[in-house]
Amino acid sequence: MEPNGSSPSLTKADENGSAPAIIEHKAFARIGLLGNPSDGYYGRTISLNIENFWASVRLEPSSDLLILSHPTHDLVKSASLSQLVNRLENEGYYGGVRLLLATCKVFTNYCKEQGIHLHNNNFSLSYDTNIPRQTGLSGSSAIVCAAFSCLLDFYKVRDKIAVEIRPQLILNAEKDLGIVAGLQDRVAQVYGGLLYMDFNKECMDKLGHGIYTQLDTSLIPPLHLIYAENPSDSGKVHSPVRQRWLDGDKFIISSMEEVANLVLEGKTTLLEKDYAKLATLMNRNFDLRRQMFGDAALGALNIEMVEVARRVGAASKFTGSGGAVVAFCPDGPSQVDALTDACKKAGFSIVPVKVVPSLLNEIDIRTQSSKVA
Ligand SMILES: Nc1ncnc2c1ncn2[C@@H]1O[C@H](COP(=O)(O)OP(=O)(O)O)[C@@H](O)[C@H]1O
Ligand SMILES: O=C(O)[C@H]1O[C@H](OP(=O)(O)O)[C@H](O)[C@@H](O)[C@@H]1O
Ligand SMILES: [Mg+2]
Repeated sequence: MEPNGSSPSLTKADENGSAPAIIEHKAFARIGLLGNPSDGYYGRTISLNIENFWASVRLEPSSDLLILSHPTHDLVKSASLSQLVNRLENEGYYGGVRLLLATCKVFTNYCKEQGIHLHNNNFSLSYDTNIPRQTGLSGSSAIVCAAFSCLLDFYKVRDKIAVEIRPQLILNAEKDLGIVAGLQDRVAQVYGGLLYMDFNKECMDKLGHGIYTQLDTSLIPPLHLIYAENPSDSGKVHSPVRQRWLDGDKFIISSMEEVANLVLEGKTTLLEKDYAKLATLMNRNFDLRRQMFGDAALGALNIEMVEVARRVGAASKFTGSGGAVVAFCPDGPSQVDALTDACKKAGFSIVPVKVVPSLLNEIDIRTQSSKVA
């Protein structure tokens, strides 16, 4: 798969050139630059979508309704029994099929509730992805988001489901599977670009969504993504902290608030291009996560990725729940070289971050209840 610039969709006409026959959508990996994981706790984040990795979903009209498994990501095909067991031990039992199933369910039920008519034609749905699996780059929601977009176009209802509602529906698909997560991934993947997100309780309760503001992507300094093949289930990492928060644990509640407050400062910092301050905020963000989740839950290898960057003076934090790290080198190119060397020695992959521009098309923009959102 090759990225097709800012447009994540590819719609092929049928033989007589009329109705679209095949619909394909991409959704890109996301980096939580500041504030995550407070998105799941009425907090705030600044997040971006990156071109480096993406998932794609393909919808083809078909007489039966088919949800197709992926030959490698769904573990239906392995080189040997020992390879199968090894992958089950590292990645768990599940692949993307359950995400496609849940997307169909949530989409259909929402349309029913809202009185949105869906025609009776069938389709087959298949997916592919190059997002490093379960590494906190939103690989799961990328599959859901791309599938959701295919359904919007197949049923021609893109104009009927507001952009700001879509991230919650995409999250509901994962919630239906028991995956504990917040909204930031889905917001970034629906909107594209660089986003400031405010999930304050009042707004969430009243509107059912947060306030999402697209920021100029040129405000982002050069960033690097560090990752390793070390899959972990984000839902499992999140569950104990979520439970403590629900139980009223004062430390978790105040730390989550502090993480969310970093974003207020972070927004000003970005707008003023005060990148030295940005570095401090990124580091503080990870330190707070470490205190809340504990080293055992975060994993030694994931912590080492953060430490490798810090040893050369770079700022670093998790992009998501663990497995990948976003690093910023305030001292410029020589520090980037030192970081690249250090990552190579430690066996970690490192790539410069390429930001995806806004993904909203004309129809999407018209669905927004407020142009500011
Ligand atoms: N690359 C992938 N291919 C297939 N399914 C995936 C992939 N990544 C995630 N999933 C599915 O999503 C679930 C949740 O994954 P998660 O830990 O949230 O990954 P990520 O950090 O990439 O979002 C997994 O248990 C699996 O069912
Ligand atoms: O912990 C985080 O920062 C994020 O974890 C999940 O993302 P993932 O890419 O699956 O690790 C979760 O979905 C996000 O809402 C959290 O902010
Ligand atoms: Mg996920």
